[in-house]
Amino acid sequence: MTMQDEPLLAVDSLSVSFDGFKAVDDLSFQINRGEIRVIIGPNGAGKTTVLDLICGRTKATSGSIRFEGRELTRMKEYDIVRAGVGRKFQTPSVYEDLTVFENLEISYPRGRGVFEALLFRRDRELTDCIRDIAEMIYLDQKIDEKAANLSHGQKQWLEIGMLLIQDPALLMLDEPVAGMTVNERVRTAELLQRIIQSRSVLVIEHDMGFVEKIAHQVTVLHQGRIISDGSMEHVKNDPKVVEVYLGH
Ligand SMILES: Nc1ncnc2c1ncn2[C@@H]1O[C@H](COP(=O)(O)OP(=O)(O)OP(=O)(O)O)[C@@H](O)[C@H]1O
Repeated sequence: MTMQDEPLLAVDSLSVSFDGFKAVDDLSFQINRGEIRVIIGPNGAGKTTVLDLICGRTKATSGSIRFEGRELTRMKEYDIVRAGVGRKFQTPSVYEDLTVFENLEISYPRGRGVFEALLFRRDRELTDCIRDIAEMIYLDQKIDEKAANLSHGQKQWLEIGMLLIQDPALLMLDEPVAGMTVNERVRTAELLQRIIQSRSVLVIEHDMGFVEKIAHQVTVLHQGRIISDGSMEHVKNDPKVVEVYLGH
């Protein structure tokens, strides 16, 4: 099996306890290249904790997280970012006083190698890269606008752009369409389709219409455990899922 055939991310028997309380309990799932997996589940199910575990913010009690052949549970948060895992939090954290261009520019990971010496070439490449990303996130017309003047949805897109410029193989997004207009949600779904041409995406989302539109695979969490997993069609019709959501 070549590296390309392996799943990009393989979570295996992952658990974490906080003072004896199992927030995530024996979790296993995989994400393939070019795939969008969505985690859904009621409040307190453990969804955010899963992202915290993958990005190294929270240390697992047991289990493993393999990403491109590396074991993330043993790595520091900063090294996990450098390995190619990008994470966007729920509330946009863009720099309000900087322009769209500047926000993207400061998010570019600066190398320390010999290329630093080739500043001119580097700057041109970087400028081209920033313009491409601005176009991708629908902000090419706003590139010199201060982030403070963007709509909430546009700030969310800018933050996705700030992740893209770091060139992650896996993007993790926590409720990316929360607070967005209907039109912005449609465009975000389109943006994700373009992103997965060369990356994979893990999303936490409550908006079922949006999940239906984007998800290849859906994982349903309840009290830290997976109660259903598969296509949206499959989990939607799973009696266990219906029970949890309707509270019978
Ligand atoms: N660092 C922590 N210390 C103690 N308990 C925690 C910690 N992080 C999360 N928890 C608990 O773990 C459980 C799962 O929380 P988590 O935020 O992952 O749920 P969620 O599914 O993301 O919920 P929501 O949809 O409300 O964001 C909750 O009961 C929460 O209180």
